[in-house]
Amino acid sequence: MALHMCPSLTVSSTELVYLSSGSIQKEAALSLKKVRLEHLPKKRMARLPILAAHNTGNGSWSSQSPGVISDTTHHLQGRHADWQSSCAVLSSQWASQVEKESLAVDLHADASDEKLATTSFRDTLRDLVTFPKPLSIIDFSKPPSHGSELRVAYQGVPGAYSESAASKAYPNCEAVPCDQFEAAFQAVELWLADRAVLPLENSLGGSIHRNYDLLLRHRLHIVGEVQISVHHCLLGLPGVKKEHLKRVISHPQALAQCEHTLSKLGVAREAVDDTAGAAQFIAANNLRDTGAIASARAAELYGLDILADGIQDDSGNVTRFLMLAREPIIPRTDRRFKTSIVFALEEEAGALFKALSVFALRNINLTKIESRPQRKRPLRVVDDRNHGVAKYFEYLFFIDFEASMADPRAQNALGQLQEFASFLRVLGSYPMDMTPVGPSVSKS
Ligand SMILES: O=C(O)C(=O)C[C@]1(C(=O)O)C=C[C@@H](O)C=C1
Repeated sequence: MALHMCPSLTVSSTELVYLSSGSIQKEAALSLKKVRLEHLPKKRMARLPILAAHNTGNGSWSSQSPGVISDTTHHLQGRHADWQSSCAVLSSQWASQVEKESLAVDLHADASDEKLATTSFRDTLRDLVTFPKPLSIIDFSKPPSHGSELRVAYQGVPGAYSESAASKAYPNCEAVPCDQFEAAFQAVELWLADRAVLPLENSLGGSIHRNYDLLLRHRLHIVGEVQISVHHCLLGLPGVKKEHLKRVISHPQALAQCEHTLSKLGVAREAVDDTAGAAQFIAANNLRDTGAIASARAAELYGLDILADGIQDDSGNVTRFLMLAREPIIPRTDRRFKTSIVFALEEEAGALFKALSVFALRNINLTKIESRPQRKRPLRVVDDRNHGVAKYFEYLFFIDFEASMADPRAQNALGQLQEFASFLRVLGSYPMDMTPVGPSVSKS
């Protein structure tokens, strides 16, 4: 199932809101309804906070307040995904709370109606909920799972390059397609996925600015990077010749990476959300005058012919993807690490020179610098009595440098930068992708 940005939904808080998208929890909640919560003593109802997710009224969700299940109907301002995530976060608390409830009943139950109601509650849950198995020494001796069992969000549909990047980053993972970059960020934040793998820059097209902006707006940590060579094909319906095409659709980056081929073809270009999505669209709508720029895998998945192979402007076409997680990894010095930061500076002559010198002075190599406008402070107006009013656009600087945060040189450099930066955030310190990325080759 692809993750989509969903419209708001309305749920009555007199209903039990089930705690996870999983069917076990849903059934548990539904059968609890049969237990009739209003028959539970008030004391016990207050101890079921996790059975209802509360809308705080400002669009956010509270799991803190006790589960008083009132009669009023709440309009859940959050999106479906917000709701699901509140549920997912709470479901683990739920399991342990239920275990405690059961024990409390065994030890202290006295009133017979209370015992009856709570016992059936406990039995229902015992039947329906499987509690996590305690870790044993065998679990610790298992080799690392290399991504298996991880849910990894990526933007696009199956056959997208981002899906290949997710598989390279986390072999055997369950790749979760998302309709937009932002949905992939949210999927991880809301515990619907464990990681996200998103493109940040391409050797031909340059930076993917949207993801720089989203990195700042969201609170995920960069835990790794992967680079893949991108080998584009021109796809069309079976029997179609490339001379018959009137337009070519694809992801804007892919269109940009095939500029020469498209100019030679003299076709109209149209941007869509992702390369594989373009192939899927042509197949689904039987468009004989439209071609897609996508991978050979997309051709296979959506039953299209490869009309031209390797159509990117340069055979060494590489895209760098970031691996994102809710928690940072512990930086190390026993292998090559990269650190990504973002900072803002006060307007003054030589400010950026000074900022960059903190790395140069410690012999730290910078691998990328990108500036993005500060959306919240687009313009600064300075009243200079001599020369009237000066207007400055405010920028943020994203920098990647080749050092681990565990390296004292990096710590000292950032310590010095912090002295004059008006804002500084470390986005992540992570192992560099050292696997060779050769020129992209034909897979057909
Ligand atoms: O559309 C896809 O297939 C993607 O994975 C997106 C994307 C990108 O955003 O740059 C990834 C790699 C290629 O550079 C082209 C497109």
